[in-house]
Amino acid sequence: MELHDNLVDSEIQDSTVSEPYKEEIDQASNPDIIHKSLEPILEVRDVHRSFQVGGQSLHVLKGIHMEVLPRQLVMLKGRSGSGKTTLLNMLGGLDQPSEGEILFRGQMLHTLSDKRRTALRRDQIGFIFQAYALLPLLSAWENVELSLRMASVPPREWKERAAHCLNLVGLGKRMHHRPFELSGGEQQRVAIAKAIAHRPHLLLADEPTANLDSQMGAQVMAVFRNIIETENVTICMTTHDPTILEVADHVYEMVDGKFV
Ligand SMILES: Nc1ncnc2c1ncn2[C@@H]1O[C@H](COP(=O)(O)OP(=O)(O)OP(=O)(O)O)[C@@H](O)[C@H]1O
Repeated sequence: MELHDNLVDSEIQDSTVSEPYKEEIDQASNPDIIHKSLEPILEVRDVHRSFQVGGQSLHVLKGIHMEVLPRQLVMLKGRSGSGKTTLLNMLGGLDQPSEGEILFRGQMLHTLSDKRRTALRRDQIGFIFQAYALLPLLSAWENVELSLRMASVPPREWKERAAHCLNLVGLGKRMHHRPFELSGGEQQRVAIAKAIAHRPHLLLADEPTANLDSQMGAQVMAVFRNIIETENVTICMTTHDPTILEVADHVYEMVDGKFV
């Protein structure tokens, strides 16, 4: 039995597939569309990244190749300083390679204007960080609703979608709690609800379990598995934690800016 089968928190409820994805999933029975859906969501081709530090060039990424397929959970593992966050930032269009190219859903990120890259990031990608990045004076529900307001989501959907996402991460009964009234694991689950609320294709998570004990970390991984199924999302995350690697579809190990 895979680890994630053991991890499901009783609070994490099954959820029906949200309306906009029903059509995509129905279409998936068509063989032509199955073929299409297996095209990578991310392709990384010979990516290098150097930084200028104190007049010297620091070569951090040294020829990265990777491919992420739709609905995969991919992990980047490696020691501190090996370059995981640098790569994750580039996958989300937050930074640009010094050499090489990154394609997101077939589109070369570095050829987009800043404005289009920002719009793509806002509409199609969700981010989760080690520190949960929640607004302390807002309830869980208000935090999620705020992210819907900031994305291009019609106002009539905000209320229901925020509640749906919080149910999905097992916080249906804690929607009106503020962050300080929630445990670290619960706050991270609010951050997940917030990151998926606008229905991104790709979720990028930088050490999402780093501040959590092993049980809470396992709950977060169970939530990730659940949202891949129900929300049709693809997840790429960094980790130091060897106990969660089993949950991944693919693990890339990074040593000194290269995969081994
Ligand atoms: N903007 C920058 N300017 C200069 N150096 C940078 C910059 N960003 C990252 N680095 C350097 O690149 C290297 C890799 O950093 P990165 O944060 O990608 O590592 P990491 O594997 O994510 O580490 P950790 O697990 O500790 O988060 C480090 O030596 C870091 O100091």
